[in-house]
Amino acid sequence: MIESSKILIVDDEVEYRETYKILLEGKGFFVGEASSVQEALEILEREYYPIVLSDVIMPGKDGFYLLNEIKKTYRDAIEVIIVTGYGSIESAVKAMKIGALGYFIKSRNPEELFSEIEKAKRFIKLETQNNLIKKEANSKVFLHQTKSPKMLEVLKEVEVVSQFTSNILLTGETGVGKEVIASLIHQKSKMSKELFVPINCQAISDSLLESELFGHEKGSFTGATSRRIGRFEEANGGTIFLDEIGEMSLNTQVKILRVLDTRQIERIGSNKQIKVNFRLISATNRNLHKEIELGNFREDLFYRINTINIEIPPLRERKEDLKGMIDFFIMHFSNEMKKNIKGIDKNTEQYLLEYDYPGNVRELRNIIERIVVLSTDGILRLNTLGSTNIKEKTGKQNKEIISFKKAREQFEIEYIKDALEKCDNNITRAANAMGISRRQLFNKLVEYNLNR
Ligand SMILES: Nc1ncnc2c1ncn2[C@@H]1O[C@H](COP(=O)(O)OP(=O)(O)OP(=O)(O)O)[C@@H](O)[C@H]1O
Repeated sequence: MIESSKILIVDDEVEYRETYKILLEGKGFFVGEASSVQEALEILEREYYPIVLSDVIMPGKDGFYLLNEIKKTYRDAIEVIIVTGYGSIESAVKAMKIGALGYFIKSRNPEELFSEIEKAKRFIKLETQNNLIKKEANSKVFLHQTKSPKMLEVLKEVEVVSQFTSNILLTGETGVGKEVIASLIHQKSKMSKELFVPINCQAISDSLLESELFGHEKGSFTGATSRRIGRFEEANGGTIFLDEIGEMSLNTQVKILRVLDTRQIERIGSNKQIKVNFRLISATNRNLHKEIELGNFREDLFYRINTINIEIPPLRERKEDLKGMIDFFIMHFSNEMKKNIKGIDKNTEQYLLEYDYPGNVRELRNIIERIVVLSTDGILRLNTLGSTNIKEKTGKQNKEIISFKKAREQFEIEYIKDALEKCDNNITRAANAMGISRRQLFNKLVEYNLNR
């Protein structure tokens, strides 16, 4: 069974715990119980609960102590709602100051508590989505308008596989939309109310990837200044998307295999087993059969992740969609930039329809973004920065020589944008992957006015 959102109730009164357990389970929550602050902290060490409902007065430490500890250790990964029999303005203010998301008085209508819980759920989703996910909303993709027989086939497969929880491997060249399809599968599945958590295995170093996936305990390595909840725990009940899985080291592959077999993880620096439940979608643009022959990819892991394989065709094999996609991206960017685009120059359109896009949809999207930005009279033309880049990629001669400074700027802009996209717009991770400091990357973002 896939778990839905989890709540930990902390209260020394067993009747209260049981009443709320029944009510919350009726609303589809998975409920854990603790009769004291000490017990609650022990449970949280082993298992991730995004929401904690805590009484104030209990034998031993009180609810404010628990709230304080949780905020110190887990920051925004866990939201706390303080529940009390004797509400006062002072204690409500105190709870909010320490960082509680809500405050509920036991004698009130439970519906008020449910609305606090829903608020906490939305908050956690938002935080996590902001931290790790910058994915396109469904309405922002060109999929259901497709006329390409190959893409229609892909969409048919998506319909079928989204009803099951089997592991899926998405294959296809870079930029074809593997993450877009993974997200669509998630949205259509019964886990859609929970998180879709994408991780790019290529963008981060091996040791960082493990801490990202499994989390770590405070002090488990230099720089681990607080406990960190890993992506497998965050994805609990939802979908985890391992992009570029072919780039993962053999060492990490063994660990992933173990998680798939046992459905349990251990945070780095701890030997406690934590149960996790998720649907795995992986993606690669490598030929994994070849990587297995070369000894770079484990065969047993390949069979585990590849229960179902969906191959996404390159853009040059979906020419039927090119015209529609060009219009779609023009509309998208002119709305986003609030530009009044009147049309596209004939030669430019012809060129875009004939070009073969080695970078697939990502490249088309970037080209359109660039020509929309650079258009000053509402007509889209390629005799700008856009055309220079296309010709370079197709191997055609670019006669115009720009200054070294300008060329370096153009390179840096593309390089930074690419690194940020691969790191889900997370500046810290992108800076690590680029081998520069956060501050240096930040300065570049300001210098080039790159809006994240
Ligand atoms: N059908 C589509 N409609 C709109 N945008 C799309 C579509 N497919 C891909 N894109 C856009 O193209 C870019 C690349 O897509 P995505 O990251 O899903 O590709 P990918 O195959 O996972 O790439 P990589 O192999 O490099 O990880 C993204 O900006 C995405 O929003």
